[in-house]
Amino acid sequence: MNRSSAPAPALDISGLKKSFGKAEIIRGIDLSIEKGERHAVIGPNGAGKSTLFNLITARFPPTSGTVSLHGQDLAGLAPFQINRMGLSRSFQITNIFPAMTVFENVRCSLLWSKGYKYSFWHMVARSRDLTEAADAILEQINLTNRRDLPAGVLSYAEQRALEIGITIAGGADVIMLDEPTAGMSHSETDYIVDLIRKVTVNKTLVMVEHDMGVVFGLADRISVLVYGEIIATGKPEEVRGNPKVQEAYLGAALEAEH
Ligand SMILES: Nc1ncnc2c1ncn2[C@@H]1O[C@H](COP(=O)(O)OP(=O)(O)OP(=O)(O)O)[C@@H](O)[C@H]1O
Repeated sequence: MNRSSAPAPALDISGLKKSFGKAEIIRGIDLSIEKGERHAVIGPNGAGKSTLFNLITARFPPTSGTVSLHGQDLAGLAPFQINRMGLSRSFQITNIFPAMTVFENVRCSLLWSKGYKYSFWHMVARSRDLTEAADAILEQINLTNRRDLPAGVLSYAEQRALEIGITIAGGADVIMLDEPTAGMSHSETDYIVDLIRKVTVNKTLVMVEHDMGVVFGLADRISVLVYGEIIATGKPEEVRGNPKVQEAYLGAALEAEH
């Protein structure tokens, strides 16, 4: 296919493989995620979803294959360089500084993502901009009324919202969320789903998620990863109706919801 005239996808993964010792965990993944798409990666435990995230964000080098962000090959780049190219991820485990205030957590992330040096004059000059930007993020994630509390006293769902705020703080246009609703009640999940929808408008979202209600409610397209391979990619209704997916994963996952 001649793709020269088409805009580069937000993420383009080609022939991606990863082995740990003799175990081949990612066994040849090809996946293109368009700009502005909300994409969910689902699959059974141990299928390789976190490993795939770690390969995309360069926490692990691939054994072979390539990952491109907006058409640029990420080979050899460090995670912080990829972050500054516009890709930001959250982790399964909340990654906030509990003793710092909610505001400071966001502000710190802004500082880091912009690559500001801890030079005093630099800081003074940027200070007002940063404060305004951090407050705008707090507004977006509905935590303005928690601004000056230590992050550690927030409820679990609020901490996950803060984590999302930290992830989007640097203005990344590709956001990767690893199980954003794990361990949440139904109402907390609804709250976080609304929030994710809001903060990813006009951005590209790639998420790993086990809650099928969240996946089918949020994703434009879904990829099903089983034993290190994508067995199907498509719109939610296509994936839901795919017999291979039903057999390998979805039947059991949807049953588990009830
Ligand atoms: N650093 C590592 N060294 C060796 N094996 C690893 C490493 N990281 C992951 N694995 C193995 O790779 C496989 C896939 O793990 P991974 O965490 O990517 O799966 P997952 O789909 O994210 O699972 P879950 O849904 O349970 O989070 C597992 O068998 C795991 O033990």
